[in-house]
Amino acid sequence: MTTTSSGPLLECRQLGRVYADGQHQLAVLKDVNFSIAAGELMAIVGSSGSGKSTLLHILGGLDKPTSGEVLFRNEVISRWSSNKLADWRNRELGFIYQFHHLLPEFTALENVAMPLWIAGKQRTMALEQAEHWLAKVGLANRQHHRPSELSGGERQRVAIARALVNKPAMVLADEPTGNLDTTTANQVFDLMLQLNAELDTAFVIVTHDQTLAAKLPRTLHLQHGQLVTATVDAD
Ligand SMILES: Nc1ncnc2c1ncn2[C@@H]1O[C@H](COP(=O)(O)OP(=O)(O)OP(=O)(O)O)[C@@H](O)[C@H]1O
Repeated sequence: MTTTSSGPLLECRQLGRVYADGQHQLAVLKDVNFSIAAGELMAIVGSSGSGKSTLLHILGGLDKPTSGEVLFRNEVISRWSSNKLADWRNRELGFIYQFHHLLPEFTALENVAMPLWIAGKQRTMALEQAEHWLAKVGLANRQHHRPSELSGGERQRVAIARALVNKPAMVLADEPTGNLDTTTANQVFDLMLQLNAELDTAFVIVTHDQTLAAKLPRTLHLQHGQLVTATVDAD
C-alpha cells in the first residue's frame, strides 16, 4: 500500500505515558519524538523496563499516550475511537510477538488466512493468498501442519506471513526472536530484512539484542523512557 499524503508514515510528537498507581506516578515515556518513513526498517532497543513495549503499543493504537500525539499519514490516531483504531489496525498494521500467538487448532495455512477471513475475504481467495505468503517465508511444505508440529523458528515465520497477508503499511514486532536460539533468531531477522527490502512495508522491531539491531539501518535507543540517540548508518 503506498502513501497517499506527503510526510512521514508515522510521527510521534512529544509523546509521554504516565502510569498512575495510587499515590505514585510512573513516567514510562518522556518527550519521545521521532518519525517513521514509508517502508523504513528500524529497531527499538533499551534495557528491561525502558518503555519499549509501551511505545510499541502506543504506535499500534493499543494504548494511548497521556501527553503528546501519534500521527499516521498526518492524522492524529490518539484521538480516534476504538472502532476506528481497530479498523485501521486491520487494514494498515501487522503485529508479530515474542510468542507466536497462532491458533493451535488451525493449520499454518489457516492461521495465515485468518486476517483475510476476518476482513471478509472469500475462503478460496484467502487460502490462495495465505499459500503465497507461506511460500515467501519458506514454508511452502509446512502449510498443513498445526503450530505444535512446527519448530519455534517455523512458528515465527508463520507469524510473519500472517502479519503481512493484509499487505500492511507497517509491521510492529515486539521481541520477535526473543524466544529463539541465536542461529534461528538470525534467520528470522534476516527474513524480515529481506521482506522489508521487497515490500513497501515499514518494520519497527523491538529487541533487547544489540547484535540483531545492528543489522538494521536505524536504531532508536530508549533509556528510562527517553530517546537517547537515533542513528542512521550511511551506506
Ligand atoms: N499497565 C501498567 N501499569 C503500571 N506500570 C506499567 C504498566 N505497563 C508497564 N508498566 C511499567 O512501565 C515500565 C516500562 O515497561 P515496558 O514493558 O514498556 O518496558 P520494556 O522496555 O518493554 O521492558 P522489557 O524489555 O522487560 O519487556 C516498566 O517499569 C513497567 O513496570
